[in-house]
Amino acid sequence: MAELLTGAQMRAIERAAIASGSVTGLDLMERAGAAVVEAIFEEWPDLASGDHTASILCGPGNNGGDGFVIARHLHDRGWTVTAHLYGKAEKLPTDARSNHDLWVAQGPCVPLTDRSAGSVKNMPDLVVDAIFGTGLTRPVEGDAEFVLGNLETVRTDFGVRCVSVDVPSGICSDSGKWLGCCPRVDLTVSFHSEKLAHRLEDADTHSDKVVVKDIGLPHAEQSDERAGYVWMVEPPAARALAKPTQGQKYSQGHALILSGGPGRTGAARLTARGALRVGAGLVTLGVPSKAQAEVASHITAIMQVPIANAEALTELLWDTRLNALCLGPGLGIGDQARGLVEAALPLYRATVLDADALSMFHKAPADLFELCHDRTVLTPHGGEFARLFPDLAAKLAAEPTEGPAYSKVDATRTAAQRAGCTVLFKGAATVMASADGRCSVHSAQYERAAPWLATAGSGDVLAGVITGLLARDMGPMQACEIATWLHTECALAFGPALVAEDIPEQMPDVFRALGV
Ligand SMILES: NC(=O)C1=CN([C@@H]2O[C@H](COP(=O)(O)OP(=O)(O)OC[C@H]3O[C@@H](n4cnc5c(N)ncnc54)[C@H](O)[C@@H]3O)[C@@H](O)[C@H]2O)[C@@H](O)CC1
Ligand SMILES: [K+]
Repeated sequence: MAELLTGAQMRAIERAAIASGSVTGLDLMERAGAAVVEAIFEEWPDLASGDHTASILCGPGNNGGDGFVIARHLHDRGWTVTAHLYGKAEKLPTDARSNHDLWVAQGPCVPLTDRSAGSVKNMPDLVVDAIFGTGLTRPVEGDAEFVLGNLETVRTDFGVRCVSVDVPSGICSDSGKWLGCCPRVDLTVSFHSEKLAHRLEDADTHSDKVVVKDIGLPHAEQSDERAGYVWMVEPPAARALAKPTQGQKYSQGHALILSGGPGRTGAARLTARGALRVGAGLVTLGVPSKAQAEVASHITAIMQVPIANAEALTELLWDTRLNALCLGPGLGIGDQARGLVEAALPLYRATVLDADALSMFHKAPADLFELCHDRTVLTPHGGEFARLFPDLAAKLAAEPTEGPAYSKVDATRTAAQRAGCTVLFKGAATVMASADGRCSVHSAQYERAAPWLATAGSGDVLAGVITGLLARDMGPMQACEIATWLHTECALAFGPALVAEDIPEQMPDVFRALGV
């Protein structure tokens, strides 16, 4: 999996490479600037020939330094380029200053003002935002804020192409939160690896596209170097999902999904369908007696057993072939439902808790955390997360006053440590973390945006897909990673007008496309 870095991690990689003597900071800046120009021409081949005009907005740090390199390279291609400096040249860091000096020997550098991107009469073909990158430490103000806030108008009303260097300026590289302003550009060109900002929060509303360019830095291979990295969820390998040719149904596990009472069984049935389609050998619904007729009229391959109360569940779970459980979808939040959760967790099965099984603990989340273990997975959406972790949710919702700001990754990691289990915090960027610090992000953004997934029952299916993979003996983090990817992929394969029932039914096509 590819890593999603923080600004500090990126700086550490750069420092280590410079300290090894293999490269200088100036080399890296030159490669970064050249890589942005390359990406611009790849994105817009019509700009690769002919004479064009550009405004390069350069900030007070090394992001600005990249901007001066870009100015020089475009000028060398025959472009008419003006650099606009936010800050004072004499205060630029050494490498950025060198590139500033090289540029002013070739072309104009004027102070950045509220008119910097161009005037109505004199709009450039391209604006490059090199004001702030990973070094943004406080909200953007003044002329920079004005110019960045106007990029959207410059793009949409005047057709100017806008490119951000590394991160759209004003966006905190570690959290994706906006600090003072909210630019919108066509393209962001980042270096070496994506930064967390390219995936967290509403990243794809700030930049239509993100391209990562190699600048010759090594990717960490040792586990101590990679400790603390966040990983981006990628398509699963076919072999992770294939069934053994000699296998029988019990070799693929038996998932037990607990259902609510009459009139509330639909959610658990969706969950069960997700578990069955992802390949659990057997799936059984545990159903209160009064709801059995209702459930029976809706299921075929899925089985049901009566579960009247917590004692009945404990007794049923003497059967160790029932190796993965899911409680929550449609379960209810009363004492009876809580008794089921309290009976299930001490039996140390792989257990997914979703929906009602999370909300029922909102008055005393610590009671839940005491029962959770390393085979438990909590799958909250934003509201459920706030019920279980109100302090973390408040910190996450607070408007940041400095960078790096508190992120969804920070919140999910702390939640997992506190609960002592795996936490999957849903959203367009779903963040999952285990208590031992492993963390990954699944991104349903940019070309994988799946807005139709925001539909009733979609989360119930996700809980079922995770449960099914747990039944198939995957560890909690792997099950969460693969389930989120499959869930989004099914939605994309189905297309618009998706409803929750369609998600499991799309699984065969998705599996086939993966080569399973
Ligand atoms: N780390 C690396 O490996 C590389 C970094 N490069 C570039 O360098 C960038 C990072 O450079 P820096 O660390 O100098 O950081 P930035 O260029 O993002 O900016 C830091 C400067 O801005 C000031 N600043 C922060 N917030 C401000 C605000 N709201 N208003 C006014 N001033 C503010 C800081 O005091 C500091 O002077 C990267 O994003 C990338 O573009 C590239 O040159 C290539 C390699
Ligand atoms: K930038």
